[in-house]
Amino acid sequence: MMSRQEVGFQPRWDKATFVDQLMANEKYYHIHHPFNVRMQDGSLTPDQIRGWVANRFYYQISIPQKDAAILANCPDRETRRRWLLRIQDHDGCDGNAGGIEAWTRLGEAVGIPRSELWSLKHVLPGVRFAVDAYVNFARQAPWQEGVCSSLTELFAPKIHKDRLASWPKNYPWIEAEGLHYFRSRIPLAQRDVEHGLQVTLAYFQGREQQERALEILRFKLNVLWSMMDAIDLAYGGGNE
Ligand SMILES: O=C(O)c1cc(C(=O)O)c2c(n1)C(=O)C(=O)c1cc(C(=O)O)[nH]c1-2
Repeated sequence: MMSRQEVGFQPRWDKATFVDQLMANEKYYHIHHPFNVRMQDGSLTPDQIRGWVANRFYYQISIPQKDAAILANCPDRETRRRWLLRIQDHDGCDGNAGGIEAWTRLGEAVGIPRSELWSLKHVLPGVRFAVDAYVNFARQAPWQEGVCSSLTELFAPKIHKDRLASWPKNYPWIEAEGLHYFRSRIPLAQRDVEHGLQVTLAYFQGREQQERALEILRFKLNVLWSMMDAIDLAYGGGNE
């Protein structure tokens, strides 16, 4: 008789190992993309920064639609209550102008007028494809897989902190007030991943399922990486 090993049986990871496996994907995060590395070390020109801000805006305005798709697929009231906060974080609600507005201020701080940013005229085809793939994934996948795909936020606080630490000295021409978006996201990303991990650990139980979660995370990492590739190609960050 064949042993379990020979038929490909793999034992499920315990929670700590599963989380370690998710965290190990940090090496694919767009923080390591050459364009981001140059943004961080201060070598981008104002036009290159503007190109990134104008294109990332498409991600910002799509996130609430992505979150609404997850909400629409989720039959659990308790989860919906918590998930709704994500939409409000970005769209705003009473007393909170929201993340999309904060990104608009960032746009103004780098020299992109509001109407130009909102026209989406600078959004590149590759960025559109990547972001739309993320929204479509959330529409079509089981809601728990949609939740899992948001787990790139595990790695986001560091990228926001890096920008807050380096932009004022590297890009003094950007008004400091424009960096508010990055500051605002640090506690929100931490809250989001706590919930995202809770759902992921509860849903992806067997080893095959756990491996599926890693695949979903990789898909999302690739969305972010592809956005950077498209931006890098168009704005020439790598060609100097
Ligand atoms: O600036 C970044 O590099 C970055 C990355 C990510 C991410 O890792 O998906 C998000 C954000 N920012 C962000 O600001 C944000 O609100 C956000 C929501 C989500 C998500 O998947 O639901 N990711 C991210």
